[in-house]
Amino acid sequence: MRPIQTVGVIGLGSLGVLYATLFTGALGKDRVLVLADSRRTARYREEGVWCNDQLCDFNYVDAASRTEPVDLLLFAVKFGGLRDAIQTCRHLVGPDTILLSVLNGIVSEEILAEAFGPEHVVWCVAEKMAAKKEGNRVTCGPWGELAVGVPAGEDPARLHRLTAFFDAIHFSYVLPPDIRIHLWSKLLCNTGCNQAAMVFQCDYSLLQRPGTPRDTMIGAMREVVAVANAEGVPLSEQDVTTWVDIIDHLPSDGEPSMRQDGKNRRKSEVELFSGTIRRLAAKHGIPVPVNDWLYEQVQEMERAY
Ligand SMILES: NC(=O)C1=CN([C@@H]2O[C@H](COP(=O)(O)OP(=O)(O)OC[C@H]3O[C@@H](n4cnc5c(N)ncnc54)[C@H](OP(=O)(O)O)[C@@H]3O)[C@@H](O)[C@H]2O)C=CC1
Ligand SMILES: CC(C)(CO)C(=O)C(=O)O
Repeated sequence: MRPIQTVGVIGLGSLGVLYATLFTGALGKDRVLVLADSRRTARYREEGVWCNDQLCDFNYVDAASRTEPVDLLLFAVKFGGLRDAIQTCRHLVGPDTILLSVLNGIVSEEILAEAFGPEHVVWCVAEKMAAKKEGNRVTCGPWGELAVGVPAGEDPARLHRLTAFFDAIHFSYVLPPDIRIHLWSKLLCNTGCNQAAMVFQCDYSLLQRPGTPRDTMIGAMREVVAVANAEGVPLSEQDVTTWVDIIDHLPSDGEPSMRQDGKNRRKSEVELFSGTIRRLAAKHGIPVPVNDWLYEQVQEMERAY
């Protein structure tokens, strides 16, 4: 199979801008397509997008106008936009296209696998970045990394093709021992940190110092450990410690994506976090009071939009 030469990015939010910037910097504008429907593409061309105060020179492409498949297609929409994004890009997935999803939660890879076939999907977790989008301006730093892998027992050829590409462009990635467990571990992070920041309407600073927001974040994370274990996923207190340490080292004025949703009165990804945990907890008869409370708070906030 030929090396990866063309990349498509769909979803030009905090992470889409981050990855479009990195790929465009490494490959040049012609080989990196920022894909969208015609309405969004026209807006991007007209209004421009900034990353760390630099106007982005992106190759905006109305996906419907392109016929040739891309080698790598990265989904960077929020969960509510995933189905539409799949439809927008369906014709750009050829026999050799690799698909990556930077979405949080534990289901986007399975949705892509259903839509295009599991042999296209390299599983992925976007981590350790601080990226914030206000209007059409993104501030980003640190830029974080992608954890990538394929489920145990699957042919790793597509993963090797991807990591050869990442190596060639000096792109930051890690290979966790079990990518499914790693997705769950990141779910633990987001269930604590994203929901607490949205509900307490705070940046990382309040999550980093002792107090109710931090205790709530850690309480929600511990409930994910209990539910994960019931599902046969071996998370432990060590996962809580690891993610709290990562959050403690992010810029204190940074904000998780869900806090940005709350601020902008957008529907959040709560169903990916406490929504998922509550459903699985109910199945196993496990109490998850912190997640119940966070879920209710988010519902109330969103009803008031
Ligand atoms: N932000 C972060 O630091 C991190 C985010 N994540 C995860 O990554 C995913 C993306 O998050 P984030 O970048 O913050 O999200 P944003 O809300 O900043 O951006 C999502 C973008 O997707 C666009 N979009 C939605 N539907 C479509 C569509 N059908 N076609 C093209 N574009 C579309 C939106 O455009 P429009 O505004 O026009 O609707 C928006 O610009 C989420 O699942 C999040 O949980 C993971 C790790 C870190
Ligand atoms: C916690 C964080 C920032 C991970 O880098 C994240 O996943 C998010 O903002 O959704």
